[in-house]
Amino acid sequence: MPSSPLVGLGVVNRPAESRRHSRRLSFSVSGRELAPAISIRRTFREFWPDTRGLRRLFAAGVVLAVVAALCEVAAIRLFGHITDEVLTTKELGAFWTPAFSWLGLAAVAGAASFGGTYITALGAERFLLKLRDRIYAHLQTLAPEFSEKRRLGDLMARLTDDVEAIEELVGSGVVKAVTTVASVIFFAGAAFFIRWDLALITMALIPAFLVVSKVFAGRFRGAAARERHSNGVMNSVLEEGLANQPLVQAYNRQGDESRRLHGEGRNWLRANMAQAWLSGLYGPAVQVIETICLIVILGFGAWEIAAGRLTIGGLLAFAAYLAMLYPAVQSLGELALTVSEAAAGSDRVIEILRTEATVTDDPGAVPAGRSRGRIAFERVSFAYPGRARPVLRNLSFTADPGDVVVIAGPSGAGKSTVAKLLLRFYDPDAGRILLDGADMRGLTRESLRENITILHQETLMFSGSVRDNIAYGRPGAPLDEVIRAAEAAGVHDFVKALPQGYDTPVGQRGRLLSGGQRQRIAIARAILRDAPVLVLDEPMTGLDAATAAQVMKPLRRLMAGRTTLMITHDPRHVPEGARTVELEPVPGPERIRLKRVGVRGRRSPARC
Ligand SMILES: Nc1ncnc2c1ncn2[C@@H]1O[C@H](COP(=O)(O)OP(=O)(O)OP(=O)(O)O)[C@@H](O)[C@H]1O
Repeated sequence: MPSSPLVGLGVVNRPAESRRHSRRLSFSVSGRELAPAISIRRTFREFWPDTRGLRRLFAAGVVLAVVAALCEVAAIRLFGHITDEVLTTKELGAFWTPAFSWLGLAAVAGAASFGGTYITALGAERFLLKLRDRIYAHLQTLAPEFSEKRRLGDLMARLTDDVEAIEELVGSGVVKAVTTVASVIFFAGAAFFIRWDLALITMALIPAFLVVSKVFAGRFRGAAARERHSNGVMNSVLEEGLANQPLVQAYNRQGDESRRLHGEGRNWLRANMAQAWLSGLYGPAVQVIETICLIVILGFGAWEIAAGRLTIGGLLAFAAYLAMLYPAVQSLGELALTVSEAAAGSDRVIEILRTEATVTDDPGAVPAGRSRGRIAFERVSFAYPGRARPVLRNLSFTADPGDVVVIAGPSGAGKSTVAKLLLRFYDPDAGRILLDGADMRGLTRESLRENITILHQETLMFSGSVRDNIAYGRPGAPLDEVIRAAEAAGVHDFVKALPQGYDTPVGQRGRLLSGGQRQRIAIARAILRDAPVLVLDEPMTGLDAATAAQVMKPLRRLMAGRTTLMITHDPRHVPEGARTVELEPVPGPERIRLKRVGVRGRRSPARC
């Protein structure tokens, strides 16, 4: 409350403002992607239940902010009293009681302000934690394709920026709205109490504040959307440039990338300057109106004082109440911006929450327990949701423990789709998939996946240590078991030689390791997991012949005694004695078919 002659309390304003500021600087979504505003009611209906358990904190925040505002009202009254009873009369003896009372009020207001800020922030942060957890947990129930089809930055913005925008409406936003309305009532009431007629005149200027707020809010929203868009683009350029650094340097495109970043940086600068221009203009515009108000009050007040109908203290207190009232009215105007941001954010978050998992556990689903690992596909047909053309039609084969079944075929034939069906990211449209003779649809997905280990084409790693990445196969596994798995995967000697051994960080997505090392760590992870069914989705992709041979050795150890489905179109990696199911896509709708269904004995043309 900058123009107040006293210190404004603004209990709940500061944390929300600082968070909004930091959000502006964070990885954000483009303005073009902002969803159309939805009703506040829908936002509250969806997210108000998440405030359960936190409402007491928010209520305490409101009470403390109201106490602080009341103290301020009383302090201004004392200020007027001191002016009239001490300064005007020069009666110094009358100074001490109101002075100490003022000090007491300041202490109570300070404590209430601190408590209110802290408690509201606590409620707000817990709400954020809870909501983010809920959305993330829901995301984890969706098939990986949901995330893969979207821009990572966009999903991250939903989990961070949009969740914060929702909190600023449903959590601390409610506290702010209630306390701002209470402040308006208190300060306006106190002004009316001193001189209702003078108050009525100055209240007539309140619409001017609202008009200015509205005019600026519209422009500010446009500038903020441009800034968010620009920020998103700049972050994408940075992300791409850094992720593709080897390509950039190898092709000598550093200068181009720097220029691209500079160009986007300039756009961001312009968008920020537009915001700064508006913010800079808004303050003086409001100040002009405030000054007009004060001059009107002072002029009218001087006249009233001269006529003996108002004291100097009364006039100053009146002016101080108005100086507190106008910013509170402005805050009410700003709430409209919070609401529209939250509505857009909530629309984007609700879109995630409304997306249903393609596969869920049946009510009667039972745990699979540890299976032997016998897999059977029985006349399985499948088309991806929304696609007319089936990827698989009438696919049948069986695989027993110790078998290696190669799923072969050209690119796009549906090899990886077989693995996705096995892990139940999708269910077949027709036919059944059996695990030890039990239809997988009757098993819980968690227990089913416990029985299957998949090694992906691209080795997926987290940015922790080597040990963390191996133990991901069985959380909590002791170090000696991790080491045994690493030995079996042929990676122990290499890990031992690393600067921090098993505690050596592997870098972002394991980038500090070679492809072969990453793949062998993934094999160690699979060994530790010890699941009876193994799916190898082209695990040799990108490895040269020598490295592939190195990886193949531990892989064979891993395959021993397990049911292995090996997805590959490279015959060199097919082990001897493997059976092959060959898939072949036939272009055109509904015309895909299986060229050879079933199994056939074959010898690998190359030794692996
Ligand atoms: N999530 C999806 N939604 C829609 N169609 C998909 C999806 N995933 C894959 N497809 C399509 O299904 C077909 C089979 O894809 P799949 O990945 O199973 O082939 P693949 O044989 O493993 O290919 P590659 O050898 O190139 O990895 C392809 O035409 C592909 O475009």
